[in-house]
Amino acid sequence: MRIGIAGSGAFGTALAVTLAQAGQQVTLWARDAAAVETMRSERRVARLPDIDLPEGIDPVSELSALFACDTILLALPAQATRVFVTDHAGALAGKVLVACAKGIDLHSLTGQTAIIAEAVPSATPALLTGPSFAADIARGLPTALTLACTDTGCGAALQKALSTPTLRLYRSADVIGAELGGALKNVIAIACGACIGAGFGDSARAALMTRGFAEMQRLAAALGAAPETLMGLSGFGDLVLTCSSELSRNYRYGLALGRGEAFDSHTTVEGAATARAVTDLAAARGLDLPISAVTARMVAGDLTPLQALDALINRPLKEERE
Ligand SMILES: NC(=O)c1ccc[n+]([C@@H]2O[C@H](COP(=O)([O-])OP(=O)(O)OC[C@H]3O[C@@H](n4cnc5c(N)ncnc54)[C@H](O)[C@@H]3O)[C@@H](O)[C@H]2O)c1
Ligand SMILES: O=P(O)(O)OC[C@H](O)CO
Repeated sequence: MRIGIAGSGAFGTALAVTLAQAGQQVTLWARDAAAVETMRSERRVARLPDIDLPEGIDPVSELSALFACDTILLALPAQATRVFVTDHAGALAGKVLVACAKGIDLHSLTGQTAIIAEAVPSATPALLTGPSFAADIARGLPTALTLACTDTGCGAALQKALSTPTLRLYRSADVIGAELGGALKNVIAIACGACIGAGFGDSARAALMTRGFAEMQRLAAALGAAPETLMGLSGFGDLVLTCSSELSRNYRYGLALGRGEAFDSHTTVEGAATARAVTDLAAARGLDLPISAVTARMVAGDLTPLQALDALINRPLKEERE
């Protein structure tokens, strides 16, 4: 298996580091030729400034070098994946394409593997997702993720090839469930950040995580996910991590919303676009997802955190299981 990674941001680089440390040769592609020159000369990347790039990583800006690989990990922001795979559909034909982004595409309202399947029908789509901060993976801290693929033979081969002494992969055939867990938890993490930033407290955050998880399960079931997948690393596991750590960009963005502070617009915050996508998906299916809905409105600037709290807490009383 010849492994290439598209995107030398925090996550793509972290995966390249752990794979190279485990003895794999990895082609790490970035679109910015000047940044690649720096990576080659200094063996560092901007997004993980404290990490040395092992020799096994070959940073490239030529797409031909990336497309020489048979297995390509797509570590671009979720909203960039569709254009990338569509623009390069010919070169990607027949390859194993592992989506690493956590988000629902706003254009198609589908997950990352459906985008790949539509743009490159001859490719084998797979997904790598679950609770992990790039810096933890790159530093060699123990991490467990989900590798999802409907082609079970390919899933098993990927699980073996992409596991390292510090990165343990669990296999799943439920790609839809795994990708929805990773995408939807980002929306709830923004809500939790806003809750803490606005000073509503840890009890309110626990309520948001729990009721937010119920929303994730409701939407995932409506879209064909297996319920148990949401209980695993890609759902519950990633929800816990992202809603409780200031290392999460989604959570920090929520904190800024809650405090009424500005947030760096160049930071990747996947939950912002996915909150809009969730609102559209829920409306089309008649689903009630109140936390996701108020989060989308906070992100759009239509609600303050106090107004969002008011809208949630004054809803008609109901049974917990509903
Ligand atoms: N950082 C983490 O801890 C982490 C962990 C797990 C999953 N992820 C997921 O990985 C995905 C990428 O996140 P990240 O942390 O690497 O983000 P990042 O912002 O650090 O890096 C994104 C990279 O993609 C490049 N890029 C953006 N648009 C592009 C385009 N149109 N074409 C080519 N390159 C483009 C950027 O230049 C940047 O190098 C996200 O969906 C995120 O949820 C991140
Ligand atoms: O920094 P975030 O919020 O994108 O979270 C990173 C990972 O998704 C956590 O698993």
